[in-house]
Amino acid sequence: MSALVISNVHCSYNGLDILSDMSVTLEDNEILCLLGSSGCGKTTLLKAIAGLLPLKSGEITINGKVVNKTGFHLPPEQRKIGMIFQDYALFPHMTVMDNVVFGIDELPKKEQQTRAQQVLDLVNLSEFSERYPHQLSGGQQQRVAIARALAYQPDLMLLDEPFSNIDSQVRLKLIAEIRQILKKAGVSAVFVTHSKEEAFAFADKLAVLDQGSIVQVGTPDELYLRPATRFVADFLGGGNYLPATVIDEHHVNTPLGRVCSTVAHHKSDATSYDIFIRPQQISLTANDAGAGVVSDVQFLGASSKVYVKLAQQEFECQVAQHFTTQQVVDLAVEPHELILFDKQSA
Ligand SMILES: Nc1ncnc2c1ncn2[C@@H]1O[C@H](COP(=O)(O)OP(=O)(O)OP(=O)(O)O)[C@@H](O)[C@H]1O
Repeated sequence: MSALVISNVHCSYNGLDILSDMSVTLEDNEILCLLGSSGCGKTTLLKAIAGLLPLKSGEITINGKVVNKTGFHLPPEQRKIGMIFQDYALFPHMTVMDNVVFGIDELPKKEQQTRAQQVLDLVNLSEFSERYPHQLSGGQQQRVAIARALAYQPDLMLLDEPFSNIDSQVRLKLIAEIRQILKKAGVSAVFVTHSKEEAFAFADKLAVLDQGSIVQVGTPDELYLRPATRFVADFLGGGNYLPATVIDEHHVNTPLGRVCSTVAHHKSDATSYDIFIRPQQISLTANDAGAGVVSDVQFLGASSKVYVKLAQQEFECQVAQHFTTQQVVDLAVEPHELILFDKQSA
């Protein structure tokens, strides 16, 4: 059974349409990330799933149970949803244990304690059960919030920018930890972020949103390797666009020469497209007789961003070797699965 089915959902605020015709399905035990820039409607969709916002039309099903359809709206407290916010939302005057027990206080006392102990073990915080939130780091507080939500045994967990208050040094470690916790607990989750790095690290499935619509849904690598639109390609990494004319199923001609595809691209011969090339797919070789000139270098540690001027265009390249500005270089494109878009109409 699917953990969540969103079908043709429309939402509006004060008569103004915010979400239009959104559809996405989340399987059991899967983590879905809603990814998009500020104001695209991520939080609005999360609120609609939680039941905090009525739908204009469409249907939402959680764990096989319809929670929204025409003329029906199940209240938030009956949806068996756990919510995690970026500010943790812990009660400052309560210990970790009391915070966790808070959501399950209708259970018999003994069961409350057993369940709280289990979830605190799961998030590795048993030894901190008597501490207060201010005596914990941001990452530990977020793990308490996760424990509190899990104690309630939700059918679905919703996480709204859960890592944005966490120091970037420890963020990726916490993301990996929380992903493991959710997987161990067997809980399906939807999480919202505007960061592609967080989305790649946390999600099984990504839905990229733009101006209230879902533009593409798929696994992180599917979307990265095969973006359906320029918007998705740019949002997931950015790169260089250049004209390309198809030679055959595996080759195109570009201003950087012939580029080889590792898989058949199924585009028509002799037709012109725009090829999208990521910075790490271009290799550079120092060559005094080369066609490109390095215009800028950004040192990134393990690699460098190197900007190269060739003809009228500046190319962004990411390479392991060191180059200096004004150096003359040759550019070549490594064989890869090509990304070709129809030419944009002027
Ligand atoms: N209560 C509200 N009343 C009217 N408009 C709203 C309300 N809440 C949000 N909006 C509008 O709805 C749109 C989507 O907002 P939403 O909060 O869903 O975006 P978001 O993708 O989560 O952005 P962010 O990453 O900045 O949190 C925005 O244009 C916003 O201004």
